[in-house]
Amino acid sequence: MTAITLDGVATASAIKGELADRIAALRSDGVVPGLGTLLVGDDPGSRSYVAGKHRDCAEVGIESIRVDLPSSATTADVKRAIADLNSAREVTGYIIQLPLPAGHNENAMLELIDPAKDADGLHPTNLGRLVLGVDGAMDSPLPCTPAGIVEILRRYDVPMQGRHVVVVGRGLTVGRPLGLLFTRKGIDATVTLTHSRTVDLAAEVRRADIVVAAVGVPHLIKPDWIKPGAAVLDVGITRVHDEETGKGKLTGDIDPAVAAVAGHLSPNPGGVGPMTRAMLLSNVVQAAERRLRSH
Ligand SMILES: Nc1nc2c(c(=O)[nH]1)N[C@@H](CN(C=O)c1ccc(C(=O)N[C@@H](CCC(=O)O)C(=O)O)cc1)CN2
Repeated sequence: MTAITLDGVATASAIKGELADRIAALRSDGVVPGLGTLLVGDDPGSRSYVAGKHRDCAEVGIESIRVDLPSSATTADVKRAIADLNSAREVTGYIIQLPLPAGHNENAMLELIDPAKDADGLHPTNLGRLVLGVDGAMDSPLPCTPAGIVEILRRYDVPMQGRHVVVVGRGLTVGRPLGLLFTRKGIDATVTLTHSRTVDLAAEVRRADIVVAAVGVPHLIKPDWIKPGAAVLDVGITRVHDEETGKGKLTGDIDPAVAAVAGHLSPNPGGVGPMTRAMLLSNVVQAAERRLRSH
């Protein structure tokens, strides 16, 4: 068996095409969607993700507003930048690129975002709506990577209802909200959320119909951990040295030999990453549509 590839590049491209009509409609109604990004420091990975977000915006007709602060920025500087983004009319949604440099309290900064402009779905109000499953929660932004994972599974007709999902990693942007999303009414999967203190990780993963690995440990998940036919999504990404080329290359959490056992497999790069970016665009459009409705 060779796994069917969950192609994030092609799926993200289809989503961008679908968003184009909604962006055109917004513009003709006088609302220009605008994504703000706040980047603190000079982490090369974060710089490259932020640059990618601005390229995506240009591609689909979303304005983008970039705020970059140096590594020396204080908490007061970051708070001021957040207050400015909250009040900037042209910013219909924005993100704080994570991780923030050491010394900054990420959760405290995320709490300062205007929930109506939270393009990442990481403000406590929006995460709380996901927890509560409140009426209208379908209209709240979802964290981009979890939303991208569920969306790519849906588009490839991978059944989720009643299926057992094992998520490896309990971080804020992926594992924790993904557990909530998979168990939401209408998706109805059963989730085991594993982490660094899980006793027998291989045994947990073997029970899964869907495996999501988001830990950043190269090739952690081995083929003999996978139930034949399971869907496997590779989120973790680590830059390693390639002996052959002498250059850096990106490596995921999934051993490539898993392709011989899995039913579906997301490549990395080219799988969940592009979906994360597409879901961010979708959240920005959704926030702009909410603004239009509220006027
Ligand atoms: N505020 C946020 N910070 C972070 C998030 C997030 O969702 N919100 N997630 C990650 C980083 N991230 C988006 O910010 C992100 C990571 C990877 C990709 C991506 O497209 N990856 C490519 C490979 C890119 C490369 O060549 O380096 C791929 O998988 O094909 C997009 C977004 C942490 N921070």
